[in-house]
Amino acid sequence: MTSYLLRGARPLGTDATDLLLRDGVVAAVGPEASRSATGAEVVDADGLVALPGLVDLHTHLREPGREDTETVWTGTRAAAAGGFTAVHAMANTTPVADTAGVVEQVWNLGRQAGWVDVHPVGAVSVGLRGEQLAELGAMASSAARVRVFSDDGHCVADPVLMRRALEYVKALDGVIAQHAQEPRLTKGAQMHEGAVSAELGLTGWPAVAEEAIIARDVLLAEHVGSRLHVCHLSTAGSVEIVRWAKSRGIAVTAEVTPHHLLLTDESARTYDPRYKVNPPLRTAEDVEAVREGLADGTIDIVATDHAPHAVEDKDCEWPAGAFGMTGLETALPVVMETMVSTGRLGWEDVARVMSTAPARIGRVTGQGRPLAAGEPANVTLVDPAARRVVDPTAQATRSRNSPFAGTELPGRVVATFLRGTATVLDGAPVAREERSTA
Ligand SMILES: NC(=O)N[C@@H](CC(=O)O)C(=O)O
Ligand SMILES: [Zn+2]
Ligand SMILES: [Zn+2]
Repeated sequence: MTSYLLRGARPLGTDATDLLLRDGVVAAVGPEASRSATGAEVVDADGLVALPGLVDLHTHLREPGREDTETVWTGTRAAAAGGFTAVHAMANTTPVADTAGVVEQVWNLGRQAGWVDVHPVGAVSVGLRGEQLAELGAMASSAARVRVFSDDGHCVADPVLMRRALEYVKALDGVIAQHAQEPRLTKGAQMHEGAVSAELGLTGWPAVAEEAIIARDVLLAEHVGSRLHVCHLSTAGSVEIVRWAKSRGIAVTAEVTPHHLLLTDESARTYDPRYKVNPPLRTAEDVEAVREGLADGTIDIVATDHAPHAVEDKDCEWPAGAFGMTGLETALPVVMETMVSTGRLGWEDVARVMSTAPARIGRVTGQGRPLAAGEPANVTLVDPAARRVVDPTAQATRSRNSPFAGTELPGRVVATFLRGTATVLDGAPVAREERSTA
C-alpha cells in the first residue's frame, strides 16, 4: 500500500506542517512525518488546507432502481471528488431500503466501489408509505449496522407512527431523520409560498408546513426521550424552533443544505426546474437565518441532499419538473462562499459541521476524527485560493441537475484519502476498475 507525505499542508487552516499517511492511519504529523517518510509518495500540499474527510448525512445514490441517474459507484466517486470519505445513502430507492436485505445490498455495493464508506439509511415505514413501521431492528443488526432511519422524500406525517419510531430507535442508539413537510399543507406545491409564488402563479409551499412538523417532532422527541434529526431545515422559523428545543435540552440535531445557504425563491423566476427542490428555496431573510443558525451552532451540520435526476425530469416545464438538485461536488465550495469567505465559520468549524458532527449524529466510527497520529487517515486537501466555474458536464455524478452550473465558486478539492488510499489526486478521481456488482 502506497504511503503519502502531505508536505506543507495546513491542518484545519493552521500553520503548515507535514502529514505522513501510512498503513491506513496518520502515522506522524510535523518534523517526525518527513523523517520517517522513506518510500512515501510526496504530495505538494503547499497552501492547501487539510480537513478530516467530509461526511454527508444525506445523499441519494439512486441504486437500486434509478441507475440511469446515479449508481453507488458514480455517486460515491462524485462524493470522493467533493472531498467526502463517508456518505449516508437515503432509503427512497426502488425497492425501498426498508429491509435488512436491501440495506445490505447497498452497503455491499459501497464496499465494492471503495470510494467512500457507504452507510445505508433505513426507511422508517414499509415502502415509505407512512403506515407501518419497517423492520428497524433487523436493519440495525444487519451487516450495514443502520443507525439513521428516514422516510426522506416523504414526511412521517402520522404522529402515532412518528412516536413509535422514536421509541423504537432508542434501544438501537438510532435516530429518526425527518423530512419535515406537512403533506396536506403542501398539496400540489411548486415553490416557496410568498410574494414570488403569488407573482408567478405557482402553488406555494408555506414555511408553516415545515415548522409545524418540526415543532411537533421536537415535542415528541422530548416526550419519548429519543433522538430526532431534522433534514434540510430551510426557514427562519425552523431555526427558532430548533434553538428553543435545544435550550430545553431536547435531543434534536438539524442540517441545512448548501443550496439553502446560497439560493432564494427569486431563482424560480427563471422557470428553470434546476431550482425546484424540497423543501423549496426560501427568501433572503430565511437564508440569513440559516446562515446565522449554522454559525451559532443551532444547526449542527451541512448535508448535501444530493438528489440526481434524469435530464427528461429537469429539462421541462417547471410544474412537470422533479424535486431535487445535485450537490456532492459543490458542497464545500458553497460553504466556503457563504460561510468561510463571509467570516462566519473558520476551518475548524467547517471540519465540525461537515465531518465531526455528521459522523457523531450517524454513529459512524473512524470518521470525523482529528488529524493526529494514530487516527484513521481520512483526509481531504482543499485549495482555498482556487476559484472555478461549476460545469456539470465535468462532474463525476451521472446527473447534470446542478443549480450552480455557470456559477463561480471558491475552493477546489485537490486530494481525498480514504484510510490512507488516495481516491482523488490532482483534483481528479483516481482511475480504477469498476468492479462487477454481480
Ligand atoms: N430534496 C428533493 O427535492 N428531492 C429528494 C427527496 C428529498 O430529499 O426530499 C429526491 O430524492 O429527489
Ligand atoms: Zn427530504
Ligand atoms: Zn433527500
